[in-house]
This record gives sequence, structure tokens and C-alpha cells, in this order.
Amino acid sequence: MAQRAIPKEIEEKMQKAKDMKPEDMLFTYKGVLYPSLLCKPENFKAMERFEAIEDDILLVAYPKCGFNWMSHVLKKISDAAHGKRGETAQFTLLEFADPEKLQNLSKLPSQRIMGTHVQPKDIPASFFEKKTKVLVIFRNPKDTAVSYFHFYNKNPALPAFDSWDKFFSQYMSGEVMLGSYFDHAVAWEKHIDSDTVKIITYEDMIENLTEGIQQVARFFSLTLSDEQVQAIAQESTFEAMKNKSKETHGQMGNVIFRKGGVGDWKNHFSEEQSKELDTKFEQCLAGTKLGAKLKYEVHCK
Ligand SMILES: Nc1ncnc2c1ncn2[C@@H]1O[C@H](COP(=O)(O)OS(=O)(=O)O)[C@@H](OP(=O)(O)O)[C@H]1O
Repeated sequence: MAQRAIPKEIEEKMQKAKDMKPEDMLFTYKGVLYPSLLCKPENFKAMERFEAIEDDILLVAYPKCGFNWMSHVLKKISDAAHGKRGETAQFTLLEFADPEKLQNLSKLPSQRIMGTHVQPKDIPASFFEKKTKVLVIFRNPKDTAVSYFHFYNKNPALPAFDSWDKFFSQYMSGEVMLGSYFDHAVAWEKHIDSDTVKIITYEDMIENLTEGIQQVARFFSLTLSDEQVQAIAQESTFEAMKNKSKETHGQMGNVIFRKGGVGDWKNHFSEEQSKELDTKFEQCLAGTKLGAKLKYEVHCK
């Protein structure tokens, strides 16, 4: 039986979306939009006080950059390295955990694996103070936008967009859940030389999943045999994960595992939109290490 990645309680909360007006589905906290059904302002207050420890694992991603993929890979790596089978504690996003749940997280035995979609400035300070290792997965901004557009339209807990053009314009201005892709990218660029932060890209994982798994394991000082790496790679392809998604993600399976891969932006962007995003990328990330890592010329031109 595959382990559930989306807890039943989150699915139950999302059922309430049927009774909600689209305008009530998101709320603003400190200038950023969050999903009303899953986050509450008190969650963020409790997060500020959360105590990380050095051997925790924190996975961070802007929405649609490959969080579910990497969280699956991480759990498999941790289970294999620690000789467990599907036992690694199920984790939820820190911002979705109410204060009581966050308190309970504190009682979990190590090695805890946690995740978040928030910007570095909103990550509990203790992660940085304790030098906890933080893995960040990024994806090129054009495919991220397309994935996000479909997510908004398929996710019952988010207000649907009646056109790609409308979504694109809000994505560019950062008026989407979790804010601007570019604010996240610029913020992570400042951490790129840190020994405790590793940034990996979706596209590099697509190109060489085995190498991606090895890099992640090495970063967390977890030792895997070649056979274990191969087995994790086989269980972590898009097809393998999509096939199991009903079991692991319930009704959200089809919403999250949509198409996978690189380049779907070419089926959505107009030439003008493509140029607009090129200019924004140039302004925010040209000449930066994260900009180079994203291989924009290869994946976005
Ligand atoms: N194993 C594997 N291989 C390749 N691609 C994968 C995989 N698992 C998930 N995905 C794709 O990742 C996109 C979803 O991103 P997230 O998991 O970050 O979404 S979320 O923000 O947490 O809802 C979404 O991208 P799109 O298909 O382009 O929409 C998923 O299909």
C-alpha cells in the first residue's frame, strides 16, 4: 500500500470548497495570497516560534516547481538509507499545520522531514540558526506558470481563471497564491552559496533522475547503494507516480500529476508573453548563479 502524501484531513478540509464563493478561497497575509481552507493567520504566528533541529530536512518549493516529486524522492531516500520501508513520517506543509499540529510535529522523532512553499523570509528562523539543511527545488518560470494555470483551474479549492491571458498577467504581477515566482527566486539567490542550502532544478531531475537522487542523498549525508538509487529512480518517474496517485494523493492525484516534462509553455505563451517573461527574467536573474542554474536559454527560448 503506497503511503499517503496528502493526508485525509487535508482532503476533508478541501471538500468544503464546494460551499465557498471563489472570492473567499484566498486570503492575504503580509501581502501574500494563501488558500483559506488550508492556512490560517495563526499558523504563521506559530511558525515563527517553530524550533527546528540540525538534523531535520526541509524541502522548499515555489508552487508547481516539483514539490510532490521531490518529497516522494526524499522520503524514499530517507527510508532506504535508514533501512525502513515506507515508515518515514508523513509530513505536511508547515504553513498548513495549525498551531496544535505544529506543536505535535515538535514531538516527532528525528529525522523529521518537513516542507513549505513560503519564501525564505517566512521560513522559521530556527532552520537557519540551527543550520538545518534545506533543499529547494526550482523549475523554469514558463513551465511553472503553465502548471500553475492548470492547477488553479482543476483544484476545487482555488478560484478558476477563465483565460490563460488573465492568469499570465496575474502571475507576472505576483497576484497568485504564494506570491511572485521572481520574489522567491531573487530571495533564494541570496542563499545559493550557503553550505546548508541546496538548489536543484526540475529540469535537471528530468534529464538525469539517477544523478538527482544521488546529489540529494549526498547533500543530506545519506548513503545509498547503486541498486537503491536505481529502485528509487524507477518508483519516481512521472508515470510511476501518476499510476499510484489515487492511492497517494486521493482526489488531488489527477490535479497534481497533470503532464510532467519540460516545454509545455510553448503550447500556451504568445510571443509577446514570452518576451515579457524574458525581460522580467533578465531584470531579476540575469548574471546570477540561480539564473545560470535554471538554464533559461535552453528551457525557455
Ligand atoms: N515524477 C515526476 N516527474 C516529472 N514531473 C512531475 C513528477 N511528479 C510531479 N510532477 C509535476 O510537477 C508539477 C507539480 O508540481 P508541485 O508538486 O510542486 O505542485 S504543488 O505546488 O505542490 O501543488 C506538475 O507539473 P505539470 O504536469 O507541468 O502541471 C506535475 O506533473
